[in-house]
Amino acid sequence: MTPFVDSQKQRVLVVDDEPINLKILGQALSGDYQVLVASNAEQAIHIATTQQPDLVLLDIIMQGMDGYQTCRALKQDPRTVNIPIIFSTSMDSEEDEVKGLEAGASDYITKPYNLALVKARVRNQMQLKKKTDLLEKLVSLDGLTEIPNRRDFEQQFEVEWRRAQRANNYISVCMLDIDFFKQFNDNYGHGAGDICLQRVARTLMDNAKRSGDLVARYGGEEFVVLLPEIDLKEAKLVAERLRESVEALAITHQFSACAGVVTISAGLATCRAGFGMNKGLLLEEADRLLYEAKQQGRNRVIGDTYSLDVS
Ligand SMILES: Nc1nc2c(ncn2[C@@H]2O[C@H](COP(=O)(O)OP(=O)(O)OP(=O)(O)O)[C@@H](O)[C@H]2O)c(=O)[nH]1
Repeated sequence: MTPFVDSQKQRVLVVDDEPINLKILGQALSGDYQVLVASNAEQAIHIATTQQPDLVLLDIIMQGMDGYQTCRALKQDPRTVNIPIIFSTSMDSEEDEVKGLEAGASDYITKPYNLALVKARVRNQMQLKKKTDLLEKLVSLDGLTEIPNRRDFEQQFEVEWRRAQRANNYISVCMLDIDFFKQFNDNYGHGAGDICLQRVARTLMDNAKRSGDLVARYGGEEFVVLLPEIDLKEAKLVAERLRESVEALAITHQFSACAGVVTISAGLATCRAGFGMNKGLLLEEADRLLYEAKQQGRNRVIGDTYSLDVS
């Protein structure tokens, strides 16, 4: 039988190397939350990274990596930095508490457990997490187009860049810019310009949907698309599909010198995110290639591989 999973329930990861503690906390919390368990630091980090719980209840004294080290590792990884951590420990001196809070924990509970207190502290952190998540979502979206904004792109770029570096994998950045958009605004009005931006944003989102792909409004009439795990050849196919999809919207633009409809130009830079590569330079390269696409007549994609000059 498939176990019933309430997707609305927030998730707490309980980390302890004593099975009895996992059992006590699991039983106390499973009525209100989905409970995940880990019996060592490595397991905890893996689950936190891949399953993104809303809270971690972390034991301090464990075999191998202890709770302080685990806490620091979670706080250093952009994928887990925003997950609150409550330390659970029998160490109850004030210095221990300070050390825990300094390592990045949000709160502290002591053993033996007072379960009413544990539940109350967990509830507080969960309520805060809900609010933080909502705010995070709001500040990550562009107000006009309702797609991710530049801030969100920068955060995701960091995450995907690190992932690509670990796997020595390809990653591509595509900068896109609407052609002759000033003329569009000047002739059809700013309101029509806004609607045009919304429609372009929507079609870009619809055409870059693989997991890990990210379309964001970079600013003004400029968009950026992040394409992890594919080489230049595949990335060019995606970029070309994006360009065609905008042209296919057939938004009349009589004042464009390159087509009778709204079009975009794109600069696509791809690299293997290995040793010595730099994500800022990859972005600059995409921007340079976008400039080249504009120079060469617009409504086109120019792509290249960014590599280290080792000569
Ligand atoms: N309607 C609307 N226009 C915007 C927005 N943000 C930027 N723009 C306009 O986008 C236009 C960008 O113009 P330019 O940078 O000169 O570029 P362009 O006319 O597209 O020319 P090329 O990029 O060289 O093809 C300006 O007129 C801005 O006012 C927005 O949120 N809404």
